[in-house]
Amino acid sequence: MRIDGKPYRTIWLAEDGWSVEIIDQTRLPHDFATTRLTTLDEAAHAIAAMLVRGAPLIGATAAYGMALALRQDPDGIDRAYDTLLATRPTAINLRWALDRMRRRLSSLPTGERAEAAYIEAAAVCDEDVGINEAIGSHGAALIRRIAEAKPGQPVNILTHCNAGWLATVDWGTALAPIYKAFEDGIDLHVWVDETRPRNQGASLTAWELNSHGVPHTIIVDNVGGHLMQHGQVDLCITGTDRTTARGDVCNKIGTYLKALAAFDNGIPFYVALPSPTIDWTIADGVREIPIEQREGAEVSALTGRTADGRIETVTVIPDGSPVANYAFDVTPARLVTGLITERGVCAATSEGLLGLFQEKRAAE
Ligand SMILES: CSC[C@@H](O)[C@@H](O)C(=O)COP(=O)(O)O
Repeated sequence: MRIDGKPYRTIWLAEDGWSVEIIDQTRLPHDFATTRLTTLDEAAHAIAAMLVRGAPLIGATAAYGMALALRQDPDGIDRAYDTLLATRPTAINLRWALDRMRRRLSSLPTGERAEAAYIEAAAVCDEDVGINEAIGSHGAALIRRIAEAKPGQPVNILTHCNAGWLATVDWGTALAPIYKAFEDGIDLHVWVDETRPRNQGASLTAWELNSHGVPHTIIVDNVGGHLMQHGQVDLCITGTDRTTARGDVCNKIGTYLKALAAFDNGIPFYVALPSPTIDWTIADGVREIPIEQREGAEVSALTGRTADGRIETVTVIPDGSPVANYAFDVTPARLVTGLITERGVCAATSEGLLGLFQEKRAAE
């Protein structure tokens, strides 16, 4: 992704060769600011406080967090593993990245661990970029087919939360097909769900699409069904934080309701799925995926920029009203038209996933 003409990933090794730079996503869309991670605790804080977020980027940050930890204490694999794993419960990429790092590092002599950890973390990042670009190509082919069926009119795509460049190391998952199709000259337009309570759609997806020049419109979370009933959505594409072995998909809260509305209106509902986001150990997403509950202040307050440029937070609920803040929900596989993976599009079924990733399942 290019910001002000300069190519950026969302996480990279700093010029000193050991600290790690990230974009502080809590400051977007108002400021594009980077910040430096130098310790395990800083990496854990960046994930928990959502300076970085999105399943693939959480995994990549955890991998670098392990490298930062081992630089300080080469015997600290288990402490780093436990500290990082405790940051967020739902995105399986976190555990996937930590398991991969621990497998690679624990048999090495302590003196070799830190260097090997940096190499492995860089490999996690590079692989993420390749996976997402491939998802982009497979998904763009779907968009192209729809475009051919409605010449002279834009393809209207609805997306939820931010499964874009900012949620990954580069490209995004749900937004990768959109970027690829846009670069191929396909006429398209994106409906961006605002995605309360943290507004990742309004703040992050809209910022990304805007920076890239992709036509889009921000809508509040409950508009999607109405648009679908009136023929204004051709397809939905969302991301996923964990997909079960039978194709149930867990993503940002509200995704399930969009999938239900799409099903009722006969609109294709695709989920962009990098293979590290598959949890082969579980089948029933509703019963088995832990759903993160975050602090009530995310619901009770809104933060924004005032006309004179100050960032302010205001309360929008009555004093004393209790709040519940479920951050994710599960969309059952039967509501998912297809999974767009780095190896192609498959059915959201165990057969579909095994058809593409048999050997990965066997290796888990
Ligand atoms: C490619 S990212 C897929 C998901 O991680 C994304 O859709 C999402 O729900 C992110 O949630 P967040 O709470 O912002 O980390």
